[in-house]
Amino acid sequence: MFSSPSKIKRQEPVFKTPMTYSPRVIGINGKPMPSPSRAELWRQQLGLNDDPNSTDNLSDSDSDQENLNPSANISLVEYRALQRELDERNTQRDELLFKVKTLTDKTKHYKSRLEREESTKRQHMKILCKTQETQLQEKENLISNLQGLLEENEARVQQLEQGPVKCRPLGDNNNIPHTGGRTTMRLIEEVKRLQGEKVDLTRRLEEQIQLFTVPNPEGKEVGQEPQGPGGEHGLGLDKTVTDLQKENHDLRDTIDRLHKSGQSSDTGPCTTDTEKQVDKLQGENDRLQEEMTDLKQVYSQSTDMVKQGAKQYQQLDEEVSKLRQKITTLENQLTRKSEELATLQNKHRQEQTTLRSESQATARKMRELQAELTALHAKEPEVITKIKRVEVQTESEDLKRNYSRCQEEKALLQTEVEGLQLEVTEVRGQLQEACRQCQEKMHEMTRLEQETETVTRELMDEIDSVRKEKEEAVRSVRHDLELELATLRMKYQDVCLRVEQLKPIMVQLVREYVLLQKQAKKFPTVIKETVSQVKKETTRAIRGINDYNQELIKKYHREMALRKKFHNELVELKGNIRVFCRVRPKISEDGHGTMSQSVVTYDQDDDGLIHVNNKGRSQTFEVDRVFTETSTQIQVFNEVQSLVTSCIDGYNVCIFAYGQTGSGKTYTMEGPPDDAGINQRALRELFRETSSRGCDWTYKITVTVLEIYNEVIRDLLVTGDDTYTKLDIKMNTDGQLHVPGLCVKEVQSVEDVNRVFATGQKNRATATTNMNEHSSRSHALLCVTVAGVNKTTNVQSTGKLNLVDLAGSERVSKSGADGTRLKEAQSINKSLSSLGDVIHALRSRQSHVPYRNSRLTYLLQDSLGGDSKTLMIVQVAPVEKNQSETVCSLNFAQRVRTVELGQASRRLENGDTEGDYAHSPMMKSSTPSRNGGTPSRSAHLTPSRSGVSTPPRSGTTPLMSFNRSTPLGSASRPKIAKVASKLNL
Ligand SMILES: Nc1ncnc2c1ncn2[C@@H]1O[C@H](COP(=O)(O)OP(=O)(O)OP(=O)(O)O)[C@@H](O)[C@H]1O
Repeated sequence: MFSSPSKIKRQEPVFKTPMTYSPRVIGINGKPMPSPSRAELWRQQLGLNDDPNSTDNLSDSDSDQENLNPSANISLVEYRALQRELDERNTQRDELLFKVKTLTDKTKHYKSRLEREESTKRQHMKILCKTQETQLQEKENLISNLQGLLEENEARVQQLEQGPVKCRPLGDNNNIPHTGGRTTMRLIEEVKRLQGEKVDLTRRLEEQIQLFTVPNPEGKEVGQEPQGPGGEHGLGLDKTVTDLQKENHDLRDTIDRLHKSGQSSDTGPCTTDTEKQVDKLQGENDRLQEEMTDLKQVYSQSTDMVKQGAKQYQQLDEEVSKLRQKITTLENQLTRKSEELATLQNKHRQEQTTLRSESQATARKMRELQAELTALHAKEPEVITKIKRVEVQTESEDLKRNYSRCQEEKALLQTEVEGLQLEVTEVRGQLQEACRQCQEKMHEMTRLEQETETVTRELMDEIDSVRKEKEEAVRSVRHDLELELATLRMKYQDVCLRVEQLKPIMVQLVREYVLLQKQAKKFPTVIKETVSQVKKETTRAIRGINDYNQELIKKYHREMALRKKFHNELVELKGNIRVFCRVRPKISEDGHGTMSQSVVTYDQDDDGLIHVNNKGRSQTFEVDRVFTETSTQIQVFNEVQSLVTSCIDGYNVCIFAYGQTGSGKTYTMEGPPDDAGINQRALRELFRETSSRGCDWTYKITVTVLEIYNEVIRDLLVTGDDTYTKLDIKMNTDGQLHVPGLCVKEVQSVEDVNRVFATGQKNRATATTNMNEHSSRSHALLCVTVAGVNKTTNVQSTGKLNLVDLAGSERVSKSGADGTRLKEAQSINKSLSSLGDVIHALRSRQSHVPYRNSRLTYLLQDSLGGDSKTLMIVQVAPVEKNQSETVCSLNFAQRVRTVELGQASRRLENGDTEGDYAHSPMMKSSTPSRNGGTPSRSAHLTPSRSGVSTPPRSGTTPLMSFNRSTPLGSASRPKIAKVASKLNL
């Protein structure tokens, strides 16, 4: 489309300067003006200059023209200026065109170079891929070959290992020592050679690695490199693999030779060397295998890298194709613009040509006219003279005609000249328009040129950046490969080192293994012997333990029987009256604040001590057993269980719950439905015990339930109108007490017991408006009679169990209580005092026990004396507001437990007491000292363990202090002494 710059230079200017036509003014005021040189000037200007001296003529004529016609002179100046300008423009335009051409050529050049590069790269890539594929294939083949060879080697090594076994005995061949020596020498040489090869191989491998690590000094363009990093790497691997293959071949040969020599020598001395050699070869073989594995890894890594490189190249390729598209678009634009420019140029040229031909025609015509005019001018004077002469002389018609014709012609010519002048003006306008268009085109071309420059610059930048990216990618890949190679090299060295280190360990292990194998062969026999020995010993030991266990069980049974016996005797020794204390937990009724603080603490080491914080000082009380707030119903019952069951043996037992209202008496005796108290548990235990003795004894259990309220006995099992019948206590002729009309129920099961309890509860509730208040003002009694007959001996036994929930023991202020309350209080005091009196009388062995002082004691007469057993559970509340009542209850408990044995005092049937008992808290209920005052007996108290206040004992032994007076009788004393001697007391 575009010719080369040199060609353009040789060409003619595209735009040719149009000729400027300035009409000639013939004369001023109609006078003819001679201008002979004008025609020549025009001829010269219009390119029709035949005369070489025309320049001189032009200057002359110019000067003439300047003198003759100023307007023509201006046109010429303008024309020259325009011509100069046009020339300049033409030059500029040509320069621009040349620049455009140069740029287009450059673009073409770059484009072709880019295409060339791309095609080269593509070819390189194809070659690389093909090379890689071929190399991969070759390597795979090599690996498989090597594996085959290795397997062969291994097989041969195994054969060689088996070789010495096949060796013939030493004496078979006399030449053997000589052959063996030679073979050994040869083997040593082989080993040396192999070691040398190994060193050589290692060196070559290192060289290969160094080759990889050495940077490319030539700094070639990556696209022009004959092989990429993958290819170089692949070549190194190739070499290594070839070396390995060669080495393996050598090894194979060596093994063959060894095999042959081993077979040919068959000597004793050579066996050891051959084994060594075999070991070494095996080691070499292992090493080769490891190297093979490493190479495989390297190979797979390099394949990955090549893949990565191909991927990166693909990305670059995509970018290049994008750029190419961009370049193509820009080129298309450029081509379009150039075509437009060429069209415009052609048009301009055509117009110029047309104008030139028109001006030439006009000029010719003008020249002709001018010539005619000149001829006419030349003839003019003659004609004028002639006309004048003719006019003067004779006016010839012909001349006139000619003159007129001439005049017409002149007018015509003048019109023509004017037309031509107009045309010239028009042409000038067109020329100016063309110049303007040309200028516009020039501007456009400048813009296009700038655009082309920008695009070219951008292209160059992009090409640079792409190249840089490519170089960077190649550099990074190379760097990664170098790192990988360095790591692999280190790993290889490490592995070699480890193999070297492991070799002696391996030998040692093999030796140990052989040793162990020998031992393992012997092991089953040893195990068998050991097991049989251990079995015998174990059987012997088990037999001994069994014997010992039997003996222990016998001893245990004996001890248990003794313990039971001693326990019963101990209970008897204790005087058959024991005192427990139970502290109920805090309840919602205790409220909040300081008055609901606990004042009770316990002794960690002694479960018979309880401390009460009494107005800032701690007061300690001693009882047989203290049950804390956390003690359960089961724990309490476990302690009383022996007492309960002793009634089956014919004892009369009495268990009282004593304490102020709300201290937990009913809870302990009856208990809530889901956690039964002593009553129910005692009956269940009786059923269980009687049924366990069922083979020897027949038992009958009967119960009566009654209450004593205001010293009136009421049967709680009777129904209907008899509910409110007052009962009385009578004595039989045989001295036995009984309550006529009292309902006695036989119970045979727990269900019967529950029914009886329910009836009793119901009767008690219907008789009162406020059950709680009533219960705290009356004593509730559950009397259980267990009558047994021995099936064999027909011996009869009758025991009684009295479970008594006493009325509240709190003090009633004289001023605060009146009417019914006062009567109730007096009745309660009376019965409780009587109880205290009876207990005291029993413990102090008084001759008279005041049972008849109250209904309660009278009713329980047969269970409170003689051989009966009594337990008093003192219930206390732990909080501050009940502190004084708690102290009173505990004082009473302590007195009951530790009444001083002294001189028996006589006590009257009317309730008067003698001696110490007159000061008991029970009796003080009606005296001012009872109201929180210190018990009057405190003067007799002496400190006992841990500061516990205990009354002074008599001079008798402590053992004797538990003895009872009359009720127990003198018969019990030898018994006590007997038990004491058994207990080593
Ligand atoms: N060991 C305990 N564990 C849980 N709650 C108890 C315990 N002892 C007593 N209580 C609770 O204390 C409250 C008073 O107990 P309880 O009625 O047995 O006293 P009480 O001395 O029999 O009174 P009253 O003389 O009026 O018959 C009851 O709500 C009871 O449930």
